[in-house]
Order: sequence, then C-alpha cells, then structure tokens
Amino acid sequence: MRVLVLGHGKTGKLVAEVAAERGHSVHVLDAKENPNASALTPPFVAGFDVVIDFTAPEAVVQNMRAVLATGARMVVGTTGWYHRLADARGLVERKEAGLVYGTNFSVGVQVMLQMAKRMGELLKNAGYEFSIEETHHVTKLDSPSGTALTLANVVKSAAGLAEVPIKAHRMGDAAGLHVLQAKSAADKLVLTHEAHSRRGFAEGAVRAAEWLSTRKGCYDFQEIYTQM
Ligand SMILES: NC(=O)C1=CN([C@@H]2O[C@H](COP(=O)(O)OP(=O)(O)OC[C@H]3O[C@@H](n4cnc5c(N)ncnc54)[C@H](O)[C@@H]3O)[C@@H](O)[C@H]2O)C=CC1
Ligand SMILES: O=C(O)C1=N[C@H](C(=O)O)C[C@H](O)C1
Repeated sequence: MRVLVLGHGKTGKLVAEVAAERGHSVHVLDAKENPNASALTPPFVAGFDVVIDFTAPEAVVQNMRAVLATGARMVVGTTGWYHRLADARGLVERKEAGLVYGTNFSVGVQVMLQMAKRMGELLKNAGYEFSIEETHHVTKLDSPSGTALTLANVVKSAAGLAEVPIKAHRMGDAAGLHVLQAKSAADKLVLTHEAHSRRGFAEGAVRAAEWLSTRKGCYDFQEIYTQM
C-alpha cells in the first residue's frame, strides 16, 4: 500500500516505521508541511491508498475534512475530536469514503474494554462504585484521555450508571496507563492496562489501514479489531 502518515510526533514516527517494516511505501507530513491541511489537495491525496492521522485535536478535524471529501480512506488515531464524529460520519457516507477511528489501537486495551463491559454487567446493582484513573506524558493535549472516556462510556452503559468519575494524571513520558476500579464496602476489583511503549498503538493503526484498504464506510476500531 501507499500510506500517507500525518503527524511525525511520538506516535506518527512509530506508525511510519511499522508501516515500512510491513512492506508499505510511506510518505510523512508534519505540521510545517501541512498547515491547515493545505497539503491535502485532491490530486495529492489520490496518490495514496490510506491516510493515517496522529496529529492534534484541531489539526485532525481539518485533515479529515480534506481527506474524506475526496472519497479517500483514513485511519484516525488522534483523540479529542469526537464531538465532530457525526459530521465525519456524514461526510464518509456522502463521499463514499472510508474511516476507521479509535481512542486506542492496542489489542490489550480492546480486551480491557470487553472485560470492563462484563465487569459492569456483572456488578450492576451490586453496591459497587466505579472509577477510572489515567496517566499520560506531560505533553498530552487532551484530558481525560480518549481511552478513559471510552472506558467510562462502556461501564456506564453496562452498569446503568449516569457517571463514572475519571482522574487524569500527567507524568514524564508515560505512554498510557488506564485503571478501572470497582469498589464496595467488602472488596475492590481492579482492571489495569499499561502501555510499555507506543508500539502497540502503531501496529494496531497500520493493521487497521490494511483492513480498510479494501473497504468503505465508517468504523470504530472496537467493532473491527478482531478481524485483523
Ligand atoms: N488511538 C490511539 O491508539 C492513540 C492515540 N494517540 C493520539 O494521537 C495524537 C498524537 O499523539 P502524539 O504522537 O503523542 O503527539 P505528538 O505531539 O508527539 O505528535 C503530533 C504531531 O502532529 C504534528 N501535526 C500537528 N498538526 C499537523 C498537521 N496539520 N499535519 C501534519 N502534522 C501535524 C505535530 O507537529 C506533531 O509532530 C493525540 O491526539 C493522542 O491522544 C496517541 C497514541 C495512541
Ligand atoms: O496521547 C497519548 O499518548 C495517548 N492517547 C490515547 C488516548 O487519549 O487515550 C491513547 C493512549 O492512551 C495514548
């Protein structure tokens, strides 16, 4: 595949490496080469099979508009833009484009989400209080993390709760720690995922791009990760 990676930061760099290791031809644009999505003209985008975005919350919305408007395929790892999801979905449908988005592309977190759902179902109305803590590097722009918000939504709907509180911590270069706790008067149950590096995110994103390369439509990584 011809892959365009948007963002040459901590994660985008690894995505480019993993894509090259998996035999794809890779082109990378960072902020300087793509201000306000200006590089993403229809003829330029047409030169790629899939675009992968690991940029920033404001940049990703402009990038998605430019790429999806051409009917191209895009994998979005960037978080902090989900209030615009309905717009993105509409654009994908109108232009017959392809989009996979996800707050966390690591398989471990996907399994944690399944376990959190089960935990919520099994502990529903059983006297447990749920809470989430997440720890990330000090340069992270969004808070709480996209993954923590996804976890909270999964638990809320499984356990029938209005809210699950989230505490966000920022520390050094932490790649991503998510802890879900259910506490009762009698005991405590804890589910933890700790990323030791960003490699798992990058591998998941490249696999999602490979999966999307033969499809159209809008998909949450949660729905499709078992197909990779
Ligand atoms: N879904 C997932 O599995 C994961 C998601 N993320 C998310 O990915 C995003 C990026 O995270 P990091 O790599 O840690 O950030 P980072 O700050 O290290 O890298 C972002 C890069 O994007 C570049 N950029 C900004 N605007 C751009 C534009 N218009 N065009 C091209 N490049 C542009 C910046 O110059 C920077 O190099 C964040 O939203 C983060 O939450 C991060 C890791 C995993
Ligand atoms: O910014 C990060 O680093 C990460 N962001 C994602 C999130 O917001 O959940 C995924 C991962 O935790 C790393």
